[in-house]
Amino acid sequence: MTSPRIAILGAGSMGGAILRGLVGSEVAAAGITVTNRTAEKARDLAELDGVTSIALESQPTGNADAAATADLVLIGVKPATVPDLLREIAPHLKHGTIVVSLAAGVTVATFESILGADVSVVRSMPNTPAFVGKAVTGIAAGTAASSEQMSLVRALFETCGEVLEVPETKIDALSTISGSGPAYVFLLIEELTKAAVAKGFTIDEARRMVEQTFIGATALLDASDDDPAELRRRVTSPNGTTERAVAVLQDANLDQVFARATDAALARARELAASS
Ligand SMILES: NC(=O)C1=CN([C@@H]2O[C@H](COP(=O)(O)OP(=O)(O)OC[C@H]3O[C@@H](n4cnc5c(N)ncnc54)[C@H](OP(=O)(O)O)[C@@H]3O)[C@@H](O)[C@H]2O)C=CC1
Ligand SMILES: O=C(O)[C@@H]1CCC=N1
Repeated sequence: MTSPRIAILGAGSMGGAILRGLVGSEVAAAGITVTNRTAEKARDLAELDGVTSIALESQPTGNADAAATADLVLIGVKPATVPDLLREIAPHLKHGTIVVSLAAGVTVATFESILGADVSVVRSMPNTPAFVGKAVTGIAAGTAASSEQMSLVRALFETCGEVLEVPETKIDALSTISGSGPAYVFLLIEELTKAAVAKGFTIDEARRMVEQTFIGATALLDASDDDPAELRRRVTSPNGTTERAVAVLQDANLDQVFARATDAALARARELAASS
């Protein structure tokens, strides 16, 4: 199957970002139906090419309607509401439809216990740079997902960036790195911007300096064969100014801070799993 009919049930920050990658791609040539609760959100997505956008407030059966005709259904609602949505669509799924989770924490076992073990389930963990085709997405096969179905799911997420296939046991850990990772980067940008403002720059100047530095540094990394440590070394003149700043950052035990932060995210994923 090269062009499945795709449904994204819950196309908010994450589902909407994936939608932007999918629009116009070969994988989505048979069309995409998206659902959201509000008409306001549905209206914006309706303008995208090849997209049928349903607002549940005006079409309450929208999830079941979209699921009934889809070959591939992405579940893009918040983790706590995933079980209810699965119960809503389960009676309507066609034989052979693939159900792909975007949800943090919710396990394949939860999906299969509601949908039935014969339904092909794939757990994924994308990130919001999908919006600009620069995501990295982890995918993990459920019990019934065939290698052909995994190839299709891989092709779908490759419209949004890179894909890593991992066992389900690693998806929560992957989520703490790349799923949440864009938030860590934006936090660093926010904090460096505050430091620039404190040094007397206007907010506009500070934002230009900091944002272009992150964009430039990551573009350099992208274009380079060298690793980040080597690229850092080229900025850090021996006995120069950067060396002093980096020493302060390293004194803050960033390695431990990141270990603690990602451990906290992992613990939350386990809480979400236990409550779904
Ligand atoms: N944001 C991220 O960076 C990432 C998120 N995820 C996962 O993606 C999922 C969605 O998160 P996120 O996109 O951030 O959340 P959002 O709140 O931005 O998106 C959820 C969307 O679901 C819609 N919705 C709510 N209830 C229903 C329903 N019953 N049927 C159909 N649509 C519904 C909402 O519509 P409306 O606004 O109109 O109510 C909203 O647009 C979560 O499970 C999260 O774990 C995974 C990786 C990264
Ligand atoms: O914060 C969350 O729960 C989701 C999963 C990874 C990124 N956002």
